[in-house]
Amino acid sequence: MNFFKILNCGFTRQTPNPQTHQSNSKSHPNLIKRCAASTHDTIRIPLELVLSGKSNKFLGFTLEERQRLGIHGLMPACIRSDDEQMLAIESNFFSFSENVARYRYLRALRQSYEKLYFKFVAQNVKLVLPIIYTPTVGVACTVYGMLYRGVTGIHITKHDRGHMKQVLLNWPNRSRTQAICVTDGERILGLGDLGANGMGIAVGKMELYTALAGIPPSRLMPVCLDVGTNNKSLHEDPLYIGLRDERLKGDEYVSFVDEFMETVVETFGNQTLIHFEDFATPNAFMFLSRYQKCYCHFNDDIQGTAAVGLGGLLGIQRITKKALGEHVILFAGAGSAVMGILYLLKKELVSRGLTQDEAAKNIYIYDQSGLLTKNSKKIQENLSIYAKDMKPIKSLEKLVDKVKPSILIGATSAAGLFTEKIIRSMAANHERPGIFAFSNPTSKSECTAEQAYQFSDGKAIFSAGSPFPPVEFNGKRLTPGQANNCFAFPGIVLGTMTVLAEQMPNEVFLLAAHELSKIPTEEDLQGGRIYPPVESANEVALKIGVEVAKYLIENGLAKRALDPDEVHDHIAKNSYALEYGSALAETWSYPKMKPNPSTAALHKELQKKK
Ligand SMILES: NC(=O)C1=CN([C@@H]2O[C@H](COP(=O)(O)OP(=O)(O)OC[C@H]3O[C@@H](n4cnc5c(N)ncnc54)[C@H](O)[C@@H]3O)[C@@H](O)[C@H]2O)C=CC1
Ligand SMILES: CC(=O)C(=O)O
Ligand SMILES: [Mg+2]
Repeated sequence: MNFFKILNCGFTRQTPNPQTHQSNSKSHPNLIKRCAASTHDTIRIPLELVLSGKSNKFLGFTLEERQRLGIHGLMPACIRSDDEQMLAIESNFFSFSENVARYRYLRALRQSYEKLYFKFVAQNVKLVLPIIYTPTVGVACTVYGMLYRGVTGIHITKHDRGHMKQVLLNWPNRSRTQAICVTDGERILGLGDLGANGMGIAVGKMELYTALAGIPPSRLMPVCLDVGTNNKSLHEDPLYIGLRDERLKGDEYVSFVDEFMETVVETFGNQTLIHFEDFATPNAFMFLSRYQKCYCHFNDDIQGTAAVGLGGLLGIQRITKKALGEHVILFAGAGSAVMGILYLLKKELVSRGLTQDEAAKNIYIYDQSGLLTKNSKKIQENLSIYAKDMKPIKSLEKLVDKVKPSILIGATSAAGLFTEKIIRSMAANHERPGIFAFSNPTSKSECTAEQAYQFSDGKAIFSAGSPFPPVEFNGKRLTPGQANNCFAFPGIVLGTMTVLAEQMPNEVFLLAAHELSKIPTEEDLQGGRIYPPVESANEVALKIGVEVAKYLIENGLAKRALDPDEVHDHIAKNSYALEYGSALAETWSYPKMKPNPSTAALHKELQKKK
């Protein structure tokens, strides 16, 4: 590393006049006296480092820092406290009425003032999550090329085969990288194939690692594998940021992802956590089983969602006082989310002593071709146990009338699938019907909170993947829960990274589901809410993180020698600091840049052509 020395170059700075220098800081007059009394050494740090997004304190630089770092005069006299900085950000945030404009403002904020950004997010989770996460991030991904403002993660294209390592090493935080969130952009929320625009999701997920689980952003690398897109409108969009080719498929695609995985561990080590996000369902399952036990990886749409789904079901059990195995559960959609929940639910029921068949008996699956029956075409192997010996039923309304589910779970991206008739029928048959509309963003939700409460006469225990505001019904305030994997993955990742595990067994997702289900208070449950309020998502992450870390230690899967009793303190000690330290104590370093062979090769080609 190249360290810059503090140079005493004998250069005496002009000291500002304490009478005229404006400041809000109480200690400021003393500081000016101190400054005036001494001859300053100037720390010769390149301006672009001092004012880079990682280090820039905005108007929070003290007078001494401004003078010694050679930035005095580059900003006005005011020295803002942290609270004043937050006020400025909040005022700017509210000055934009459109959510996408707020998203764009927050992107700029992160790039220019990273620590202020994370402090603002962590202090305003309820306000900011719907912007940097679902639903707004989904909308932003559809116009990501227009919003693009520069480096947010690593883009690896199909042309980078053979030298992915050099591409990964171009990441400024390469020496600290410990976790990667990777997408190929094929199933971005319920919005379909968004190609390289999917980077917005990888960035958003990793920002929650920091804001909710305190994992330093310097350890995180969002990655987009640009293998093309089959979305024709992106090929024609002049602002699209990715390759305008059809997607790689078959062996070529699989070996591309294989090379990526091998390169990651070769570059950053075996314990690098790799989070798969928003891959198309068949690929998501294929990679999950292909890399089982080879890498420390998980698929959030399958496993993270499973933890949150089961956590919610356990919450319904707490409200209804009826064992999960006695509920009739109807799943709509048989994709990553539903199959993940099914897997974990069965694991839970079998652990309670039910046989596999008993566990499957009260579970019904409905997809685009109707109810899954023994006569359905092409039944997936892992779903065959749920196929019913019944006549085909094509309509969801008729199916609900017939099987009378006490719990209905949708992850279909089919907006409005849960009709008035369906919700009324559930409420007619059950005192507290459970309704989950997992699909994201809000525009894809199977029903709204208002519909769920209104059509069920306020009886529904309603949760949705995207946030819905509380609803007033018959003088009662009904608050929906947010059934989103953001209540699982930050904690699971935190626990895994804390102990440097090299594997993420299914048990940690089961454990997370149980931890999550214990968190809602009796009051939350009385109000029909089975998930904690989103503003306590950081407490949830910590609780899950501690339990996951302990589990991994106790089961011999931890590489870090840590006693289970030390986990909590270790996490607290290593958590990302939301407060600035002294800029004078910073370890300033230049990133060492290696030429990227793909760029070098490209230049050579261009030279040849000339
Ligand atoms: N809340 C959360 O934490 C999560 C939410 N999701 C959301 O769930 C949705 C689905 O995600 P995946 O399971 O990965 O997608 P997927 O596309 O693999 O699965 C969707 C399934 O729904 C079926 N489907 C579509 N329209 C239908 C209809 N009208 N009736 C019945 N079935 C229908 C499809 O055939 C498919 O099997 C997306 O909107 C996604 O954003 C996904 C993961 C986590
Ligand atoms: C929340 C999430 O991961 C999804 O909708 O895909
Ligand atoms: Mg997802």
